[in-house]
Amino acid sequence: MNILVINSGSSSLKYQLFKMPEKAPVCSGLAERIGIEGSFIKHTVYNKGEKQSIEAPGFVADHGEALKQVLALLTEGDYAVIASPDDIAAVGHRVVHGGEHFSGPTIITEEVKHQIKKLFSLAPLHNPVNYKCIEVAEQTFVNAKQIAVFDTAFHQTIPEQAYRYAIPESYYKEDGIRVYGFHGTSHKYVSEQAVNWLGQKESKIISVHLGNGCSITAIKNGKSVDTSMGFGPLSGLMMGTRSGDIDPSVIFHLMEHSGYTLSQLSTLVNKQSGLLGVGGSSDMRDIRKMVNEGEKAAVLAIKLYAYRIKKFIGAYAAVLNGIDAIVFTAGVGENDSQMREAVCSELEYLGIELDQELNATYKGELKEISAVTAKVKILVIPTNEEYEIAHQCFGLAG
Ligand SMILES: Nc1ncnc2c1ncn2[C@@H]1O[C@H](COP(=O)(O)OP(=O)(O)O)[C@@H](O)[C@H]1O
Ligand SMILES: CC(=O)OP(=O)(O)O
Ligand SMILES: [Mg+2]
Repeated sequence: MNILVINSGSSSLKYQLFKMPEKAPVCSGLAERIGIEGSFIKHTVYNKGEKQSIEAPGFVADHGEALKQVLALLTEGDYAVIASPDDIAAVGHRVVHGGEHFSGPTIITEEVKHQIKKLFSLAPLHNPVNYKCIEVAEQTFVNAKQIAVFDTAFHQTIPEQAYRYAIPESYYKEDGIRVYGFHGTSHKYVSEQAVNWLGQKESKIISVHLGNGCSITAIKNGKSVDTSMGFGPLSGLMMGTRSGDIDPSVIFHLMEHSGYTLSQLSTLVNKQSGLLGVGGSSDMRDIRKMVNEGEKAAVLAIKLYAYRIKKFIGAYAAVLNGIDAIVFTAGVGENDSQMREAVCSELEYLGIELDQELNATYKGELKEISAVTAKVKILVIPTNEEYEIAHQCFGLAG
């Protein structure tokens, strides 16, 4: 049976086709830098242990267009992997916001789509795109089951003291205003690998997901107990275009004194802030180039970004009463050794110490990069949300 997984993030669309139950990848790929200059699609086909890739440059304006191009790559030309759309038994969709409705993989019905739509305003960079991908997949793979796996699901174990905001209870009871948390599929996947790697019965793990969206999660004995994103995927760490934590007084001030509308404010904190707002690009690779060229704004952006992560590590060390392992993952976490170094510097008090050489030369698979003298293991673990989604969908796909 073939399961196609579609993972649309805020700046990218990733996909993988798995042969199940073997969990063998048939092909994978990604469209990156969607909507900004330099976008491209990379498509890789796996054949008996061999990998063949093609890169198709060209402006990819939005996720709908990206998915249409991906579907053409799957079915047409030299790198096609299926003869007909009917060769796909199920399509697993990453859906970012599931609210309180969903705690596991869910067959997509009209009612489920309605719920996803109701959450558009809470995850404006994600749920509309996830919805669009569901519609394109429904039209293309008419006989396949469409299944949603929600970013929020893994965080359903967060205790009340961490998921409630300090506002009157009626806002929670009547309007569902609480912390939901995101990137759950990624935090689950990497923390399970870390638990296996540690090989101990009890574990205290901090998982640091640094992609275009960024979040950090405290995980005790395999369960999420706190996370930096909240009601929507906007709070906590500084991100590609999102501000992360900001005092709500700033919002009131801009409304009252500068006449900002709701939509202008949403655009400001969702699309014009973070690395883009402070440093001039949402993409960490661009920021690194600018730093090398001596651009002060880019240097500041990196400092703010690392500082926030460090603060949360301190907070979660307290929440967990100790740390066995810190895991770095996603685009920046896996690829930017300087960021890992900046985050881990001057944390010896907590037993956090990097091996500079292992950190600088890291590439590829799960690896420990902490110094031999460190109390806390520092791991880099490539996330694989697609694999986790396929695994979760399999039970419903038959
Ligand atoms: N080699 C690299 N060095 C630094 N940053 C990188 C590198 N490769 C990717 N990134 C960064 O990773 C981020 C995208 O991460 P990703 O997990 O793919 O995002 P998302 O899934 O949220 O769209 C971008 O900021 C990109 O610049
Ligand atoms: C929830 C979220 O921010 O996702 P991404 O990092 O893929 O944009
Ligand atoms: Mg992502």
